[in-house]
Amino acid sequence: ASPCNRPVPATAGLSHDKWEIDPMELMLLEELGSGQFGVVRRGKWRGSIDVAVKMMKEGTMSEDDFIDEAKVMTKLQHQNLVQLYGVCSKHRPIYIVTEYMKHGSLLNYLRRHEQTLGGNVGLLLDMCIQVCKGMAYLERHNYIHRDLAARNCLVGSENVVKVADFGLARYVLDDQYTSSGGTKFPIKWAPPEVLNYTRFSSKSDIWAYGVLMWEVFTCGKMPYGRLKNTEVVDRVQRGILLEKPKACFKEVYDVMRKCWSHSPEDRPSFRVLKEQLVNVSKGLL
Ligand SMILES: CN1CCN(C(=O)c2ccc(Nc3nc(-c4cccc(NC(=O)c5ccc(C(C)(C)C)cc5)c4)cn4ccnc34)cc2)CC1
Repeated sequence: ASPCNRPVPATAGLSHDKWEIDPMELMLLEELGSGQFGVVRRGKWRGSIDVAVKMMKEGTMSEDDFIDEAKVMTKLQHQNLVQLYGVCSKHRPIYIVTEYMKHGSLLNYLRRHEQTLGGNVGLLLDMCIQVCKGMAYLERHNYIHRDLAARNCLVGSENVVKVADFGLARYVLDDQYTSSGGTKFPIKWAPPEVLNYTRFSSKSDIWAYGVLMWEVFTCGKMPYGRLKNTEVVDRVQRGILLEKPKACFKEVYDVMRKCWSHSPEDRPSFRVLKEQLVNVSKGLL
């Protein structure tokens, strides 16, 4: 209580909103990499919490809209989602502070460990199931990812896999990335209704998840190899699908193909998908 024994107001010390992180409490360490959106560094928050700090290059995102959304994002909490701890929005560039995942992106992890992972179908399937659990949580909260791919999932200790950057795509300003005709648009992870009408939904996340499963079972190959975006669009419109990866059981490939049903209604939900994949996984062991 304060000196004169008046009760301390509940908001004492929370001068910022709770999703606002005080940069004085952050210690920035080595660089983890850089995307088109700026540099990402490892850090320590309040002296002991390992964090990743995305320092968003100015002009790359609509910051005020994102800062508004950050309140919602900090409430999305699941063991297979990279936790957003908060933002530093009182300075530029803004910082996006999340939990730290020490093995980096799932895509790089698959490519780096192909020798040991390649033969371990049980582990590959387990990674897919973890991503599916995180996505089922987002689906339950009517939250669409919009850029689900192995590059946007991260790996922690004991082969923990978590979905990152969910919903962030909405705030990117670069229309080479946001419009389906742009050079940076993730064409190879997009279903027909997104290619034609940019109609995102949890069912378009399901299509992307099928491609992510293909990435996992090929240990990080590029979908459709070196085909140009126009050739991929043509194949997807004509219903030509990605081929079965060698390391993949037929039951698992059948699940991928369901995710690539032409009409969104024919694709499973993440909730249903999780049950199916867990059953396949039990069948394999
Ligand atoms: C033994 N190996 C040595 C090499 N290695 C690493 O250097 C390494 C280790 C840990 C890493 N961890 C993280 N790395 C990142 C990271 C690093 C570089 C770039 C990015 N990605 C981005 O900045 C980014 C991604 C997507 C998007 C849109 C909007 C398009 C969806 C926007 C921005 C993330 C974020 N993290 C969030 C939690 N943990 C991490 C990243 C790399 C991995 C381990």
